[in-house]
Amino acid sequence: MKLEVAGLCFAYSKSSRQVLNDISFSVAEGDLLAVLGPNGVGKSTMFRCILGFLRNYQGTIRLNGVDIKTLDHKEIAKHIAYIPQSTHPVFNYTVLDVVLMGLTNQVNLLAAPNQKHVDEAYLAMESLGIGHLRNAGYGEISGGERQLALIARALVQKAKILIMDEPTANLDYGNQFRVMCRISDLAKEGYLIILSTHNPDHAFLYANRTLMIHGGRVIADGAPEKVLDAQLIKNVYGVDVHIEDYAYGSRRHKLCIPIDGGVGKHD
Ligand SMILES: Nc1ncnc2c1ncn2[C@@H]1O[C@H](COP(=O)(O)OP(=O)(O)OP(=O)(O)O)[C@@H](O)[C@H]1O
Repeated sequence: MKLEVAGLCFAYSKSSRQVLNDISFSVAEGDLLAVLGPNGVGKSTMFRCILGFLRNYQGTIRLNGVDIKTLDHKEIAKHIAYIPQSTHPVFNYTVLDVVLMGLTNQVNLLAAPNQKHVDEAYLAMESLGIGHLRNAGYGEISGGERQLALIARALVQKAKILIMDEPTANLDYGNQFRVMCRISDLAKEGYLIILSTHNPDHAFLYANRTLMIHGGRVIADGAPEKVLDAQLIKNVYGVDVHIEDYAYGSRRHKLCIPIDGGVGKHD
């Protein structure tokens, strides 16, 4: 499984500014790519291009060597699943109902799902530790549990590329940790994961690749510990940080610590 983005440029209209400006990167099976960049730099826009929602871009996006523009939405959905930010639902479906919606590109859900489908959905929920919530109302579970339900929905879709828009947005500290650990496990199982986050530590702790987008361009691409440094964080976010080496047992990684509150002193 390989996804290659080359020279991607996009503007929402002819008269509006170029949101994406020559974005190039490629990722493969087992990669967990953390896409960083300030609000409004175009992370979600880039995801919409990759997912085939936006097609009037320049450049190419190749899925296993095939230009994604030649694939219809159903074909893309066989390979790529999108996990949006979890929002509070309007209708109170059960968690199982929501997870079963991931099957829409494989079966006609206007017919009742059969036992095989229900078992598949249940297995996906179990693998994410939310099997016990199958009959709970989707509107009555926590934000972290809802995010895991959306990931379970993507797993039953059987796509091997998972694109996640800020999977930890609005989650408390514990749920951020639980959700990111599950995502990291999925990458170890061979899924190709691309997620956006506003926290550089998510890149340090869980990702093997990071992409920093700023001004519509990729300004850093590589292993987080190699490409994310204090000067880059300062340039992009205007925050003074110290990048600390951290060791706990056999674990070694870096962490981003704001200096003196991080802002104000040097601006
Ligand atoms: N449907 C749209 N029509 C016109 N402009 C849009 C549309 N969606 C997004 N934009 C603009 O495109 C730019 C990039 O937005 P996008 O949502 O991709 O950024 P982002 O990096 O995901 O931001 P955030 O981190 O805040 O979620 C912004 O200036 C935004 O206002």
